[in-house]
Amino acid sequence: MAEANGGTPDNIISVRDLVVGFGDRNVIDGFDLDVRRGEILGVVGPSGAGKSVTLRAVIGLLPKKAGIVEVLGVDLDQATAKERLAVERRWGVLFQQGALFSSQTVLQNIQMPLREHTSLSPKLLDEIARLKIDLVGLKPEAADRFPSELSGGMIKRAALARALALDPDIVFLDEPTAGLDPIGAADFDKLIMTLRDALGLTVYMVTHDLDSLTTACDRIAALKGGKTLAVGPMSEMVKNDDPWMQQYFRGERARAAGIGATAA
Ligand SMILES: Nc1ncnc2c1ncn2[C@@H]1O[C@H](COP(=O)(O)OP(=O)(O)OP(=O)(O)O)[C@@H](O)[C@H]1O
Repeated sequence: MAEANGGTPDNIISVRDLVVGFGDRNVIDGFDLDVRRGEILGVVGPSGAGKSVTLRAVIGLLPKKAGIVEVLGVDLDQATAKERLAVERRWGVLFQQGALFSSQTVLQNIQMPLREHTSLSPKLLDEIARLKIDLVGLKPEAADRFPSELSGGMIKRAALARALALDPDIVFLDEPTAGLDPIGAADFDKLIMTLRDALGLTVYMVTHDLDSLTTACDRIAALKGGKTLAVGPMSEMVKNDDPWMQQYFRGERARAAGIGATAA
């Protein structure tokens, strides 16, 4: 039986020849990616290129037409239901807009994955959820609030707390700083970096945010035309001569984010 603690020492996620589509149209067509243990990887690409589709296919929320996805050394298509569940317990996901359940408090939202995957006592569920609330920098009183009573930044933090409920090895973040003001976004980036350092997390982050890419990400994967266009640190991205890459990493917004300096 495959054990969900493997992968090569370096690669915690490995994707090969991924094909994902809807009807006759393939959005992703031959996508390859290795995510290294402990890194913060930013996934970028033109709007509609399939960044969210790829993330959803990697975590099994969308079916693949072809390809292999290995997480923690387990090929998720070959795994038994029990093995799959063991891997799923070791990742957390923060969806776009947070995707909190509106009829539940922050505390209840965070407890949901714990209820689903464990049989902890109500007292322990409460203690763990309150610890996560503290971990993401929310005040204790946020526990009893409903999502509609939270600011955008608080929603992201609450959703991150839920993603961290099961002490995952990997967190998938889909545009975590979208909709936050620059200070809120910078604080969120700092939080992600702190958590990576403190908890040894691996972070797979879909983002458009050039500041996040510069400050938080160790490497960047660019997706275009359904394939991996480039993977590497920012210093390599800025040198890529693809027109979209040039425009994205060397355009006005990139210069405003201080990226031009890296291009020299
Ligand atoms: N459930 C679906 N059914 C049909 N088409 C879909 C579905 N989900 C996504 N698509 C299409 O797949 C393509 C890629 O979508 P996706 O959301 O992954 O793009 P993205 O790169 O994340 O874009 P953005 O940066 O704008 O968020 C789009 O053309 C989208 O319309």
